[in-house]
Amino acid sequence: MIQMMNDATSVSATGTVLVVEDSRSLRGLLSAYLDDAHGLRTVEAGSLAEAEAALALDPTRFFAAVLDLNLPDAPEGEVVDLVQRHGIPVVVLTGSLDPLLRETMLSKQVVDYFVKHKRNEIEQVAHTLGRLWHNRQVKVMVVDDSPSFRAYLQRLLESYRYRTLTANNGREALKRLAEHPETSLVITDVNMPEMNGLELIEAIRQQYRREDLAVIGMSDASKPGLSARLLKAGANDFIAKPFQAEEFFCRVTQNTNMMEYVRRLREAATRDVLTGLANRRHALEVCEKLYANARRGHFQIALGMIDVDHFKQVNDRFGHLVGDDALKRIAVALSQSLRASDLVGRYGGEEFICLLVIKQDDDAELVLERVRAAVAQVDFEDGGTPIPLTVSIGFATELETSLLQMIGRADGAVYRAKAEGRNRVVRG
Ligand SMILES: Nc1nc2c(ncn2[C@@H]2O[C@H](COP(=O)(O)OP(=O)(O)OP(=O)(O)O)[C@@H](O)[C@H]2O)c(=O)[nH]1
Repeated sequence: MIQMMNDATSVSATGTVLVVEDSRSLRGLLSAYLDDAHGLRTVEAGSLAEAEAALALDPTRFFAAVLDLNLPDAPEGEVVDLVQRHGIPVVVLTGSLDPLLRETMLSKQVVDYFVKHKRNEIEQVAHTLGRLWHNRQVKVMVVDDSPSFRAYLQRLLESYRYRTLTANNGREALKRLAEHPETSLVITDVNMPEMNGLELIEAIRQQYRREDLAVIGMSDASKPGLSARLLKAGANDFIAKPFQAEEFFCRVTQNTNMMEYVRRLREAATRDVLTGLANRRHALEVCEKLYANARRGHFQIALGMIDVDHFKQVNDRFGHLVGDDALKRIAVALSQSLRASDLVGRYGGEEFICLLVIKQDDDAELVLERVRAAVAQVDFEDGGTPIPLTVSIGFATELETSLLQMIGRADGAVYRAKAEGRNRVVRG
């Protein structure tokens, strides 16, 4: 049996955190930090009674809560039970945490606990909440043939706001992965019918790289060699059963964080910082691939170079920041007027490149004319002064002998478009 749980509808969509803390200054500090660092909103309460009132109003707006264990009207951490009754994940921020209290909090499955007046506790609480908020987009698959253990892990993951998928053996897991390629992490048992965990990990590594899909294998503490076999099969990490929820989350978090860092690095390597479009290097890489396919006769392509008209004047009259905003607006117009299968990137400065996959030669001019018109219609102004934005576009559909030659031909057509009066599309 395979289930999909915890979809976006069951989680608060507003990014609001309930902060229950009797020190007004600490509450304020935490709220300000959450807003600044993660764009999260807060509702503050100074006592159990105030927390009850905030929850009575609408508990579904809270995706998490930060709770002080020692409140004037609830000195024994009673607020944790109150908030957890509403299914809201809890982060504890307490004055002191002795071993007994720590055990109690862990048995209640709080997300994490922090002690006040240690170094950076506000930062750490905010970081944990930011991560919880982010987890709503992270899909984790649990593969285990025991329904009860599967359900237990699923509950644990949901308390951290992860989205979860389950499968009861390796074969089902592969099928579900194909249906949900956005999955970031697979946590798999070893002994399962049909396809065991080691076979599953090996099969996963034939299709997905470690940095695209992380795998944690659940080994057995009584079988010391198993962890090494899991890692050799291609697991990113392992956890030995039986394990504590705290260790489980440390491993899950480390692995999902690693995936996130890789995603950000990739993003930084391929995106233009200002416009968010493909940067020059990435655009050229994609163009080379499409060009090679066009050479093999798989489809026809058109290459367009798009140069903003009189852009120096925009900068000179209104300043570089306004110029930057204009480039961003143009980038939006370009991507909105092209199809997702087309490529558009920033070639440099005020010049953009696009590569269209077309059915017939005539289509290229029509599409690029639409692109030109979309930019000319951008409603852009500074302090009430309208700033007209237009582009000159040159394009080529002949494959020439290389992509660079095609770019050269399109570039030549841009110069002609400029010479002929700008704001026009010219074939190279
Ligand atoms: N604000 C801003 N300006 C940029 C950026 N990149 C390039 N520019 C400016 O774009 C301007 C390009 O000017 P020119 O090459 O003279 O071309 P133009 O003024 O657009 O004139 P035509 O192309 O002939 O229509 C220069 O002033 C560059 O400084 C950027 O990232 N931000």
